[in-house]
Amino acid sequence: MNEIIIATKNAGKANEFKTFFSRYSINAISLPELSQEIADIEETGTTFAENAALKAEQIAEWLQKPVLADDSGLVIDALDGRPGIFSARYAGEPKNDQTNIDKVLHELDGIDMPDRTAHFVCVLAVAIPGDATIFKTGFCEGIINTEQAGVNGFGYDSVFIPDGYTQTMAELSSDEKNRISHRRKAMDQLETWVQTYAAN
Ligand SMILES: O=c1[nH]c(=O)c2ncn([C@@H]3O[C@H](COP(=O)(O)OP(=O)(O)OP(=O)(O)O)[C@@H](O)[C@H]3O)c2[nH]1
Ligand SMILES: [Mg+2]
Repeated sequence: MNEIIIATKNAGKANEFKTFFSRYSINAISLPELSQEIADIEETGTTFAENAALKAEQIAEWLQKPVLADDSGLVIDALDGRPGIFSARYAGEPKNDQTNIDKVLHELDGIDMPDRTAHFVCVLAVAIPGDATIFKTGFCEGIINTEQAGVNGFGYDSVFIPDGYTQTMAELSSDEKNRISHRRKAMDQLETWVQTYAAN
């Protein structure tokens, strides 16, 4: 079976990529599954694209193989776009989904539902040794609930209600999330490249 390395240590992301790539019969392998230890890449960029490129290009260079990286996050309008590129570590180190959610809910305290609009962003970078890096972007629009609900997914899923739904992302099945998510939208943009990769 064809393989692709996913430059992530986030198990939630890795599981979603495994599902996406399985329909092309490609085995998506995340960093903790590799036999060699891969050091953390410092995400020093100022945009999702810069951080995705840092992760993909550094690891493609080390492994001399095509590598896909995902840099993603939650952009909340009432918070001037925060947590944005700092979503994973919004409440500080070590990164923790629950303390991040607590901080966001606290900052949105007193803000009514119509003004709690937000979107997830996913930028994918595919780095191929010797080639130009490819970038694809996906979005998922929604609103930040006043309380947590649901146990599926990861990150901020338990407070994010996608447009057109009454439940949070964490109350949806993984199949449903994978139909509408920012990550899915970015993967759709990558379809032509993935088909070519799968055929080789
Ligand atoms: O509720 C969510 N549903 C999602 O679908 C989602 N996608 C991203 N996020 C948030 O954004 C951070 C990414 O930061 P990030 O791209 O640096 O990834 P990360 O540090 O978790 O792992 P890595 O891929 O860098 O190893 C994550 O930790 C989450 O807080 C999500 N939250
Ligand atoms: Mg990260």
